[in-house]
Amino acid sequence: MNTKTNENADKGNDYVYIFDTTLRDGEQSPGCSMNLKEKLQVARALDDLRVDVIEAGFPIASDGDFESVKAIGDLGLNAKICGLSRTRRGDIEAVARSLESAPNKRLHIFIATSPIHREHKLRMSQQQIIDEMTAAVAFGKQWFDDIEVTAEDAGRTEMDYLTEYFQAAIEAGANVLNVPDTVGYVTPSELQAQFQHLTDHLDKPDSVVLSAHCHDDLGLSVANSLGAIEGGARQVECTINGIGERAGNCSLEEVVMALRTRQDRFALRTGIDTTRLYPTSRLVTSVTGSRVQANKAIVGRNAFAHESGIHQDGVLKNVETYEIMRPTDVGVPENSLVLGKHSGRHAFRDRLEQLGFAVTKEKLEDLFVAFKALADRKKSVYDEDIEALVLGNEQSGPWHLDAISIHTEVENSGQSAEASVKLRYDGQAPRIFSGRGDGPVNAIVNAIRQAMSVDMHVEEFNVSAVSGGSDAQGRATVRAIIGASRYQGTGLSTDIVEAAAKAMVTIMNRHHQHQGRELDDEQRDLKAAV
Ligand SMILES: CC(=O)SCCNC(=O)CCNC(=O)[C@H](O)C(C)(C)COP(=O)(O)OP(=O)(O)OC[C@H]1O[C@@H](n2cnc3c(N)ncnc32)[C@H](O)[C@@H]1OP(=O)(O)O
Ligand SMILES: CC(C)C(=O)C(=O)O
Ligand SMILES: [Mg+2]
Repeated sequence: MNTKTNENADKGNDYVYIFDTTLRDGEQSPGCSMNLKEKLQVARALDDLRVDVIEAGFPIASDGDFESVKAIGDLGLNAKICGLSRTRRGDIEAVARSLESAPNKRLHIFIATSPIHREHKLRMSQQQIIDEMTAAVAFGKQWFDDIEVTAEDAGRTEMDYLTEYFQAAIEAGANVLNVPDTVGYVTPSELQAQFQHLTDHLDKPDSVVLSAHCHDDLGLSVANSLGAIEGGARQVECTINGIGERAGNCSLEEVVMALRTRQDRFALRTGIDTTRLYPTSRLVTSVTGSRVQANKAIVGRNAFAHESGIHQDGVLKNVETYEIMRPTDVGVPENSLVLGKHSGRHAFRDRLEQLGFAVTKEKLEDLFVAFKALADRKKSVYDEDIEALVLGNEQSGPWHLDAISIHTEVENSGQSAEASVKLRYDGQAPRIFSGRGDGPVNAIVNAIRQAMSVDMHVEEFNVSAVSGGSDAQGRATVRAIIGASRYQGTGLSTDIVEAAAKAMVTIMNRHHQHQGRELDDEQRDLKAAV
């Protein structure tokens, strides 16, 4: 039985709870799947950011999801850990088992309520859906005293029915009522009116919180979340960098900074340490390989850049002429002293701290060695290089890249290349695989194809510079399809061919982990059949 009491009522009506679903809805975005180690890194960063709730996954979805929800629950973070569930008993039991030893937890039950979902997807009547949901809440109560109920596709649900559904949820014992605009259809004033209607018509104690969950199909998710808040929502569901299903979810950094910057309008607060926004955004970019566009609000490269003369003149005279937030408010490092091969541990550690990384003494030593090696290969080491060292360059097995060698020939008839890749599988001796191609990257891909002995289609390959200068590190991003699955891998190096090889090895490891999960599922199905 959960020993923690429901804390929803504790913080007052001017507090907006931040429910982060980067690890669940964010991970549903194509190419954004994360392995266990990456999910743990992100969960810790979200806790440092001081989000109130982390939706860690959908435990019934796969053994991998179950294990990651369990591992995150067992970290003992300050944030409440939440698992998603349909109204089915098996789903609820899976959340209960995965969070059995978590000290601070929530069950999140959803079922769709809109006419199109009722008739075509669920084939259930309005009453059947209410009955399913209330039975699920009653069933979940044996393990959870914090239960969130969602009306999927609430944005397209009849208002009277939605109110009846949530009234039944309150009576069944739910303490958070989540109103998602699942398909990103509504507008800010419509959503404000919807929340105002629920605020006015639901008979609920103050401890029951209304929550908004907005998608970005029309680019309105942040505006809609703010509309919901104006109508009475006191929890917002969002993701770092706005990643999520299709066009994504409401971006955490944008909604939090809108509330903070426009205190004059909202007079509300969150518990977020905004100086952690930028480092957390960089971490999520790094583990998912899904980059934010340069002009993205709050965390984009140009978010605080002033290019035109009149703006620069204004900023020099008074920064508030063109800046409504300071870069330091969101953790963008202020000074950009360039480190190089003559820099020492103090300057390096100081820069790590400015970038928001708290590292142990041992980790600092490892990073310092890597930093010196990088500084030998490139003249100046920029912030982006250091972030890449901390976040992005670890190969998490079982496959490891030991060496590559390339031979390229350019003739009148075109270019041809031959690659040898030395790969090591955990606990085994290294093996060499070769491949030919019409260029070095193509030859590497073919060598790795041979090592994997699977049919792999590379659908996207791109290389970009991590920082400035002709000796900049390159970040290679590869997207590949193997069987029915799509994988994304990134790799970093001052040598772009090596970066490509590292990205391919990441894909090998992701495919390997995915296969492991499928084998677990097959074994589970076999056991169930027996
Ligand atoms: C809006 C959202 O983001 S909802 C969350 C979406 N996320 C995901 O779907 C990712 C994880 N999902 C999965 O791994 C799989 O879909 C699973 C494991 C959950 C289910 O897989 P399967 O058993 O093969 O079912 P499948 O996904 O094909 O179909 C979903 C079934 O759940 C039913 N269903 C959908 N939502 C709900 C619900 N909230 N409560 C009860 N049943 C539901 C559907 O009607 C369908 O039932 P049917 O098989 O009787 O027709
Ligand atoms: C499961 C729910 C909250 C969801 O993600 C949605 O409706 O978009
Ligand atoms: Mg969603």
